[in-house]
Amino acid sequence: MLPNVLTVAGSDSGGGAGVQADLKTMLALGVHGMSVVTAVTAQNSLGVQGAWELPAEAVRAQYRSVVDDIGVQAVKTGMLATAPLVEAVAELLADTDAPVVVDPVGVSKHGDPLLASSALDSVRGALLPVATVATPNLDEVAQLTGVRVEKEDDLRAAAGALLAFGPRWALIKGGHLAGDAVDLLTDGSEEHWLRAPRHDNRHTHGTGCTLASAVAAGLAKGLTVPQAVRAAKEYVTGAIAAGFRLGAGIGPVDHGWRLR
Ligand SMILES: Nc1ncnc2c1ncn2[C@@H]1O[C@H](COP(=O)(O)OP(=O)(O)O)[C@@H](O)[C@H]1O
Ligand SMILES: Cc1ncc(COP(=O)(O)OP(=O)(O)O)c(N)n1
Repeated sequence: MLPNVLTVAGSDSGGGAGVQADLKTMLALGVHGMSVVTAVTAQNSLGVQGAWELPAEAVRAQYRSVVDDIGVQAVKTGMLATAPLVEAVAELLADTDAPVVVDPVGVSKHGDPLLASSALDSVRGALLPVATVATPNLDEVAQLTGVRVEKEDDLRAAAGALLAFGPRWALIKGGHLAGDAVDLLTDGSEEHWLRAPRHDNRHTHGTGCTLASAVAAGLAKGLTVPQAVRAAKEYVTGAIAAGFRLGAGIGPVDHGWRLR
């Protein structure tokens, strides 16, 4: 039987990030993908033109439908939009035995807000404590911890500050630094540095969602956190290399690159 992986995230109408990216990643990595939609965005290669969150009741109902009947081997969270949704999702996840990958999505690549600033305290106090792995980019970790990363070495301090909020592992994505694409995975005792050549490709929409879903897929298949993160890094690096033009702006990574 295929492992079941659940994404709790927002919809990207352009298909490059959010729930759509998560489900494509899960298909590509051989797990059964399922979704709890938290918000709907009108989004394309030029940015986010509109966003509407769902009521917490609708998020809870979707989650219960999936978990009570089908069951999950791993969960990934993405855009949660507001404090009430962050609180509702954290409360649901506090009861699961499945590993939880939290991508604390804050702002899109175009600078559009995907999380209210009033929700940051709920992310710190309720969501991060239930995370097996938290995967912020540099802007997100700065918002959550106040630690600004300007060079590779600073990733260690950012990870330490994030771990203080309770996730078991921190994966700090250094994708926005210059030079190689270097990420740091640590649980406070082990350190795993993940380095890949930077692909000079502007079509990188959805990198963070893709990486986090790939980690969840690996965990659902029984990999350890370091093994799942290494496999996910390899997958997202290939997807970025194959990212393609779509619309007039930033195109998506290619989730199906291994099939071509
Ligand atoms: N141009 C690039 N070439 C290779 N890897 C990249 C590139 N940009 C980002 N990455 C990698 O993609 C993953 C997602 O990182 P990032 O783009 O920083 O996330 P986000 O989408 O949340 O901003 C990380 O592993 C990062 O190192
Ligand atoms: C609905 C939705 N969720 C998340 C994001 C952010 O996705 P990410 O993978 O971080 O990619 P970029 O937006 O940074 O390209 C999103 N845009 N929409």
